[in-house]
Amino acid sequence: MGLLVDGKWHDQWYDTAITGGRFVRNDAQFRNWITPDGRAGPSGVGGYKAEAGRYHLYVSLACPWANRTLILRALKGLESIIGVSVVNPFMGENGWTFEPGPGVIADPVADAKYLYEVYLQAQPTYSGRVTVPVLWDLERNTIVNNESAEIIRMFNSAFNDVGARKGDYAPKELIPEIDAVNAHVYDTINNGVYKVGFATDQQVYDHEVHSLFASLDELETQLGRQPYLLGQRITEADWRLFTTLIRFDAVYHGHFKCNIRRLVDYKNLWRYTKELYRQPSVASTVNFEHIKQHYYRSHTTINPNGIVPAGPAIELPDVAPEDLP
Ligand SMILES: N[C@@H](CCC(=O)N[C@@H](CS)C(=O)NCC(=O)O)C(=O)O
Repeated sequence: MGLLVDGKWHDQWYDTAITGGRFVRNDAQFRNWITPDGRAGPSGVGGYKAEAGRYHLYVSLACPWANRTLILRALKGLESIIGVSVVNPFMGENGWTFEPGPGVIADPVADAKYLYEVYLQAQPTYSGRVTVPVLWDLERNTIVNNESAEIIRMFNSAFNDVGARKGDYAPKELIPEIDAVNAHVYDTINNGVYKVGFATDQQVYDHEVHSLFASLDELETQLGRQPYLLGQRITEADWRLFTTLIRFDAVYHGHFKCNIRRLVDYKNLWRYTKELYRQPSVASTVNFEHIKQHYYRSHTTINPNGIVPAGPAIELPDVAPEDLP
């Protein structure tokens, strides 16, 4: 695991010594938008028109942020419009790689060995972390965007005129409410589990783990009153919460020490997670083998011997075969 500095790869982890034991996530740097007519989106520059076959998505099946993009790609029926590559779940000294293995899909663009080569193709002097997801433009040979929150907004609506399936998970009138829920869920849950897991100071861990579970407790109560975060309909906010919840008992509870309660101990949150998992095509984006292999083997500061635990046995609903890839 490491990062690029002026285009050179350095094998180093997040330095929590300079942040008092706290994990601080860096902002993604490529922030352009695909739009129906190629006009610039809310950030970045224009020139990225929605076209079938023009864009390629790099993901890890282990990663909750990348999982969001796969879910929106599947819900909107974009599989034949946007291609995908899947990295190897093990992130070692060279970061994400395309080392062949079950579920890995090689890079068709540059036949890269390492994901950092994809970043260097876009920007030879790039400095920063090399993260998934990455949305690549095959026409301009560059990265459009590497921020999952923005990629899922594009997938939700940008391709509607070029063959996307119906469905709006971020309707205009609900955006202020969705954004407010997202901000809270991001801070306390999506990024919350990482702040707990990567804390290197007891007081920081204590603070973060209690704020994570206070937030889960709150949502448990809320989901006792309504089926989804915004009420009766499934929105983007639910998909963003789902990718953390589906990983909770498998990796965050054990590996990240988010262990005050398990997800299955929360009646409503567990019902909600299963309900979302059952939605068409969603189960095909969830790969517990990649999830467990990645977390337990890659974070050697937390699990030095890289032993992947056998459990837990998680009972998820059976999904119809036509919903699997
Ligand atoms: N803000 C980014 C975060 C993505 C992210 O941190 N991905 C992780 C995998 S779960 C990653 O690639 N980490 C590699 C690293 O930090 O070096 C997004 O949501 O797209």
